[in-house]
Amino acid sequence: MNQSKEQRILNFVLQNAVRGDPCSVVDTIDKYCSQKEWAMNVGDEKGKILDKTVEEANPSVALELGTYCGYSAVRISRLLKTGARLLTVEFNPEFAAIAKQMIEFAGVQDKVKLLEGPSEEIIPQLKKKYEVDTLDFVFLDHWKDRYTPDTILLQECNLLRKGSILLADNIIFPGAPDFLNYVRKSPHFQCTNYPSHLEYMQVEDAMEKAVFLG
Ligand SMILES: CNc1ncnc2c1ncn2[C@@H]1O[C@H](/C=C/CNC(=O)c2cc(-c3ccc(F)cc3)cc(O)c2O)[C@H](F)[C@H]1O
Ligand SMILES: [Mg+2]
Repeated sequence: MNQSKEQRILNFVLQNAVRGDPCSVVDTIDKYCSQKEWAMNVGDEKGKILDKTVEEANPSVALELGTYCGYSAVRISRLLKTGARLLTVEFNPEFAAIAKQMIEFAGVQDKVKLLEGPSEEIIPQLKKKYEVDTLDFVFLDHWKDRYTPDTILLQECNLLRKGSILLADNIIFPGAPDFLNYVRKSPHFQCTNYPSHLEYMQVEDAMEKAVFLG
């Protein structure tokens, strides 16, 4: 049975990156996906915006929606302070299996908890089952039409506090127009747009930061 693209990305990392070195894992994925096969990792240009936003948030508890191969889970967790943790949600079992191996190879497994299942089911479980009080940082990179319902769900579940930082990928391409509308019109969010480019391409894209005002 021939391999999936995601399996080929993982194999390239296992053979070419430095075990226990998250930066080398991130760089190796970027090398593969820019030179051999495109894949929907946030990439290095938008990754730098992600880095800055994570550093600004300095989160104790961070959430990622849409793990995929684990590129941004490794990228985020490499910046977390001692004792801080990232919960990352992925409902595709093949992708979750790849991401798990990616996270372990990078040596960040003690900081990252991969939750396998749909975000709409996992978000309501975060407080009781995963002992979350509130989220300091949320990275949205899953199906684009789910950004808004999940942002509303996070509020309904009292998972956001004054100053919680949301960062959303793909505001322009593929686009998340209803999310942009929702957070920019809402009195509960202070929004900032970060123009950038689609990963590994010269196509316009952007990220949107939305700070919860309580
Ligand atoms: C809905 N609830 C979910 N719960 C758990 N895991 C989920 C859920 N929904 C999806 N997943 C999981 O999250 C991932 C989904 C990522 C989606 N990302 C994109 O589509 C996406 C697309 C492009 C793109 C750009 C140009 C082009 F020509 C073609 C594509 C670029 C990007 O940066 C993207 O992020 C994963 F696949 C899915 O199982
Ligand atoms: Mg994306």
